[in-house]
Amino acid sequence: MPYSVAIAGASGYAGGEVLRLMARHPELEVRTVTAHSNAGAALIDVHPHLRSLAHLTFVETTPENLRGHDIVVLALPHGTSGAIAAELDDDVLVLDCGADHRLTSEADWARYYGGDYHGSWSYGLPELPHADGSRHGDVLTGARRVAVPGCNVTAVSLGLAPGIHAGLLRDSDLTAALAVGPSGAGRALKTNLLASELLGSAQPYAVGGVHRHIPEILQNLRLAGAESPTISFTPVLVPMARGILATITARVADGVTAEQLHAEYVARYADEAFVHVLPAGRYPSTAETVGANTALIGVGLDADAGRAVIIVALDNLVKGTAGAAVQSLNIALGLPETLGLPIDGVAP
Ligand SMILES: NC(=O)C1=CN([C@@H]2O[C@H](COP(=O)(O)OP(=O)(O)OC[C@H]3O[C@@H](n4cnc5c(N)ncnc54)[C@H](OP(=O)(O)O)[C@@H]3O)[C@@H](O)[C@H]2O)C=CC1
Ligand SMILES: CC(=O)N[C@@H](CCC(=O)OP(=O)(O)O)C(=O)O
Repeated sequence: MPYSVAIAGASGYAGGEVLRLMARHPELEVRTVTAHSNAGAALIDVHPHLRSLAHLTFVETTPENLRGHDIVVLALPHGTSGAIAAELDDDVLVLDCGADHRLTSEADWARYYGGDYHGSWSYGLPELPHADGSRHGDVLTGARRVAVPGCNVTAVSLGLAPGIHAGLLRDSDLTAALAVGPSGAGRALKTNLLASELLGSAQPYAVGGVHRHIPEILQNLRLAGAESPTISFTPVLVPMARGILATITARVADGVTAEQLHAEYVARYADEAFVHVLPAGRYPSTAETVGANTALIGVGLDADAGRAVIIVALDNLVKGTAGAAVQSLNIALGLPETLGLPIDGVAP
């Protein structure tokens, strides 16, 4: 018997991608999809690319509609999942793609989000190294509440954590500049971001240390062993439907060589199915990750500047959200971690 699944916010981009992955997952059966303005619509009218799920219709997002399933995925706007999650039974596996349960600090929540704080859940970034050498995925085994990371956070955390963990990178004075596709902002963005404004332009946003992913990145880097990390984080919206290309720099510790740095990243992720370090001198592009649950990492050293340059590419809707949710639920349920998850992307 497959596990039964309900997805809240299934009419959105994140929910739609969870649906796409789950449609091919051998142990899962999506029984209920909920929406807000799209409640009552046929799934196929909202997600015409999901032909195998054409039998489903969106219902209202209520605790009653979500109850009675083994797994509930919440893909709702920030601030709306906390109250709904509190209505679900403790033995149901609940995964929140939004931010409501990511931050362990209530002060950070108040500063960057505001509104009611609902506490933190097990965090869904399995490949993150912990300071004690363990793999973060261990905390997900048997979990019944999982907070799926922010997509930008996943890119930056995977790019910095190994070097910081190994003591090769200084943890202050970090920088991350990200080229990001507009699907990261959800479907709602289209009403105020017309193609005429997006195409042919690159637009910075949340400039000056105000992006809400900053505390989440720092939280992850502390788990990896950073003592007092600081990061300058700047996202730039670019005209590509999906994808994140994070260009990260960090001061290297005295005497660290390019070979040593690269070898550390290769060793750290050698056993990971979804995080791949490219050969020395090679750097990824977003197109190599579209549709796949992979993060690709290029590691280099700018010797004159004394800084590591680490470039991470991933698909914000797969490894950045839906893939991370499925990977985490596989671990939580004791299934093979890679089950139902694509490693290959689509091209061109
Ligand atoms: N897009 C991405 O790359 C990523 C998204 N996430 C997170 O996933 C969550 C969903 O994002 P995304 O799919 O992009 O957003 P979308 O705007 O595409 O989808 C939002 C979903 O929530 C529903 N919804 C809207 N308002 C309400 C409300 N007031 N109450 C209940 N449901 C509502 C919408 O229903 P309807 O369409 O019927 O109005 C829709 O199903 C967010 O928390 C987001 O931050 C996380 C990582 C990456
Ligand atoms: C283009 C764009 O706006 N991208 C979003 C990414 C959102 C994301 O990663 O998810 P959460 O909002 O759940 O954290 C942003 O930078 O805020």
